[in-house]
Amino acid sequence: MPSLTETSVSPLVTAVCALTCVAIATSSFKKWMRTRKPYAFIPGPEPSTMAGYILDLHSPDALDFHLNMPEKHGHIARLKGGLVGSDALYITDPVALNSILIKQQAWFPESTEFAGLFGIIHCGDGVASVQGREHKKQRKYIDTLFTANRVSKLTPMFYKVTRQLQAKLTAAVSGKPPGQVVDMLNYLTRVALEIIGTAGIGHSFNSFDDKSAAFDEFHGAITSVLPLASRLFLVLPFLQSWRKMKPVWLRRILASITTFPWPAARKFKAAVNAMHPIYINVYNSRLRALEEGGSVALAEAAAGGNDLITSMIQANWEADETDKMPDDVVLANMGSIVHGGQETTSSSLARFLTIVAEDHDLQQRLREELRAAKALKAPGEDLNFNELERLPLLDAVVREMLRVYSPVTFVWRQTTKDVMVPLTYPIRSTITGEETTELLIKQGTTIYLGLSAANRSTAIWGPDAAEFKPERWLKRNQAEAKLPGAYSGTMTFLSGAKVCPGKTFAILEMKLVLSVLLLTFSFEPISAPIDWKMGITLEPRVRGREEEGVQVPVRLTLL
Ligand code: HEM
Repeated sequence: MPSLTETSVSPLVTAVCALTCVAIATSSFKKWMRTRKPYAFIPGPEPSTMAGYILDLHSPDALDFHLNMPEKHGHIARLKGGLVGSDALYITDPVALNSILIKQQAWFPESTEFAGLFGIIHCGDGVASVQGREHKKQRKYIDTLFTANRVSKLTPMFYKVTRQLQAKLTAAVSGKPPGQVVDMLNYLTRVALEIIGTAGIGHSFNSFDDKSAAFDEFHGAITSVLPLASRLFLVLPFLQSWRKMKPVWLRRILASITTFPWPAARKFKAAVNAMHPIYINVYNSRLRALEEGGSVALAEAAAGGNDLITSMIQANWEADETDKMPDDVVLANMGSIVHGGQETTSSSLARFLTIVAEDHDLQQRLREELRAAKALKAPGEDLNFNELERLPLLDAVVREMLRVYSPVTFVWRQTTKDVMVPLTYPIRSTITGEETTELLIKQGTTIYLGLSAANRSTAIWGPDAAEFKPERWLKRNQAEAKLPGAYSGTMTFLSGAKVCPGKTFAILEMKLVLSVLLLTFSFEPISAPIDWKMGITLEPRVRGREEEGVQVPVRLTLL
């Protein structure tokens, strides 16, 4: 009897079967590639490793990669996912941004892991970690805190803190030769935390006391928590899903098991634990005041009742049961506000000083504008909110600085269904050469919205887009917004439902601090350049002295 192997298949049948299998496999692979790579026709950068775009996008040296994206690859660029990852999109197209952030924003939420991270950091779901209806409900409270009228009432508090900065810097340079080198980032970090502390949540960190443990601990925690989280991306989805697990003792055990062997996780947990008790103490003290003495006692409890959170607690206390935010949500929103108002503002202020230090003429013109405005006031009287708002050159410089040097480089979103998005700039297919003026963004696609890159696109802003030219704002008609951003048609503060609520607060803070500093000191640059590297916000380091860490040294002379 012939053996089974000898009789089962002839060589011809084997070959046909093999060819059929190859054809099926190729077709399935192509189909898989098509669904995994639906954007193969869109131009985009070649990834530098087989891991795809991730490293190119997030490396400390990635700033040029972002800024050059529209110039090199167009306003919609394909980010290749590499061997195993899926493709993503990098978007700077004005009409597409408008669609994603405003018109069709319901289908473009933040990824649950990213939004959930803020829930973990703030020990509850505040505005930064919720979407849709819940987000809208919370933003109603938050937005009323940040109206121009409300923020203008914080001006005296801002001045009080800024005077402390002025005194501290004066003491640091007086009696010494002109041009003392001072790390301005250190001082501006203190001013930003103290302003958001006192005006935001009615709490002082004693930020100008060199020995303030409260400042060191809180500042260390708030600046390290996001960089630490970026090293935990593997466990974040688990942390997110355990966050609301009951019973609480089981959740605690799981958290301890996960964090114990991992230093970054332990430090992350310690940072969260350093911040949260501050919010709880402030919150409880305001609630006690309300319970014991109503609004009058509350107003006396913190900074004359003017700080933002005290107002939010009062509004929440008075709200209908159905509208009330639970305690953990109020606490998480305290965290969101303090977090949002910290590094973005201090790094912008530091950047501003490097610009005026390099440009003596601009520095002098700004000083003259401020002196002229002060000359109209009674001696010793400060410029108020509206007066600071109306200084044309200061306003133009702040706008241009926030356009060219947006502290937030990009934000990312994920589509929850297939969405057709219209475009300003057509995409030319790399396969057929045909142009398309709309794009189907498939469900589950990760999209990066390039805020800094859109702010510097030459197609949008003209050939001098990358140059710092405040005059463009002096000539410009405010009505001709170039991008759908909430701040003079720039993307710096985003737009739509997730637009930065602290915009007016941040701009007042910047103008006010700069006005006091410019009237007290003159600024000159140090000889070495300062490089701003990608981090959670941008991180400045002196070239050749990178190991000294983030700093912005500037030469100061008392006027
Ligand atoms: C130059 C200063 C600032 C810049 C450039 C800036 C920029 C931004 C951007 C781009 C977002 C959107 C983030 C996203 O959706 O992923 C945002 C959100 C936010 N910002 Fe700001 N911000 C600044 C200052 C402030 C200040 C001073 C505060 C508070 C006093 C603040 C509070 C917030 C909050 C609470 C959110 C979350 C809003 C939400 O999710 O609904 N920001 N900011």
